[in-house]
Amino acid sequence: MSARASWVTGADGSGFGIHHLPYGVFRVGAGEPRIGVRIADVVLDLAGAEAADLVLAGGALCQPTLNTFLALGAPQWTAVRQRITELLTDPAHRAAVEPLLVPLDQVRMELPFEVADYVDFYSSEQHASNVGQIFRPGQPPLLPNWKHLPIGYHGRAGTVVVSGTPVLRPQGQRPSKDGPVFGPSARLDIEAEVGFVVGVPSPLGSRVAAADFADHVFGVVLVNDWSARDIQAWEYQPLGPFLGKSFATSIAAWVTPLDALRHAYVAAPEQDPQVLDYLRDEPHVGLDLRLTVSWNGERVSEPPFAGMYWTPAQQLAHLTVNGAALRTGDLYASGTVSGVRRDQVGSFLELTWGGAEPVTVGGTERTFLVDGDTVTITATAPGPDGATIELGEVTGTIRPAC
Ligand SMILES: O=C(O)/C=C/C(=O)CC(=O)CC(=O)O
Ligand SMILES: [Ca+2]
Ligand SMILES: [Mg+2]
Repeated sequence: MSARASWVTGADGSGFGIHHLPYGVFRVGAGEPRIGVRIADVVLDLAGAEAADLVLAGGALCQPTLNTFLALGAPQWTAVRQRITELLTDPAHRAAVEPLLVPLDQVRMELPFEVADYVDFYSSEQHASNVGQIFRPGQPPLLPNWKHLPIGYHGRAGTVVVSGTPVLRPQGQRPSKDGPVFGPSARLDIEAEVGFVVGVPSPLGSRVAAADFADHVFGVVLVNDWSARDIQAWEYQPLGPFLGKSFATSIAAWVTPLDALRHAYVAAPEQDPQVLDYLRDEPHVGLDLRLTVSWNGERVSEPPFAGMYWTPAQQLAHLTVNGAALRTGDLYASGTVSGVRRDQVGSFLELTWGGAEPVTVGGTERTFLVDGDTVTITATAPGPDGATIELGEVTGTIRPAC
């Protein structure tokens, strides 16, 4: 039995119980954005709680984004979380806290933090091998560098949007047998990923060791790295993804603190060949996050994050090994999460093998996204005492190109 139970109705036994407490930014009506923490189907207004001195964070919770709070660092993140836990478990606080609870159906969620830099990795061996075979048939599925460093590219921070934001079908150049043509992408896809949110910055010219991961990274968000495969396939050589992925990247509205994922750590896959010293992480652990991908409400895949080849700590060490600075609000995504089976892949490129093997969704044969389609990614993680944590979902609906 868990030591603590919440007095909030519906919290115990829900994926958003007392052991989770993810942070987000919400508005009520035309009100200003406010920081809140989710429990069950309500949001605790943390701006209100800090204004009433129920929780102390030096004003960091009275800001329009999480960035000031993210910069405070791990001891403060833990202290605030402990205080919120106290407020939501001790019946003595109920009378003061209850008026600060806002039902979820009365709020509109905003982007939880101002995204500084956005990096996307490529850390699923299965995904990389699948894409290699589809994009580069006849060549080895993995490029020679893949097992020596976490491959990544810099994305476009300004086009990261919160879950629920409509996604406009991008236009661009795509190849045809008569040369490139311009128009709406005909191969619009998803990528189910897990994003890591940096809180504590690092100075230019310094490195962050894998061992210091939890001192810098505050938490995780689900990510959908929308990808226009036709634009991508034409533009990506030799410099990597550009306009095929920069038109929109959706993230969940709720940031799950690493503190809530203590029970989700699992041994990461063994690495062979051995990695260079700066990439060694001890313990070599990943997170047991179980993702689901739903296409118009129909579950089409269940990607397992535990099998990712490169860990988030290794990605962080690699990201800074050249002396690149971290900034508060940096977001780095894992790369598409794919497992070994076809019903575990994190993209429709793989699910339909480049569009050659359609799947049935809603009774019709489908390959890539059509206008009006909605894709929702969810995930669960083990919590304490057999409890399950549900990460905030990331969802988006495709709108026609304009
Ligand atoms: O191998 C390629 O050329 C392209 C790979 C991707 O599109 C994958 C990407 O964005 C990284 C990832 O999400 O794993
Ligand atoms: Ca990606
Ligand atoms: Mg993107």
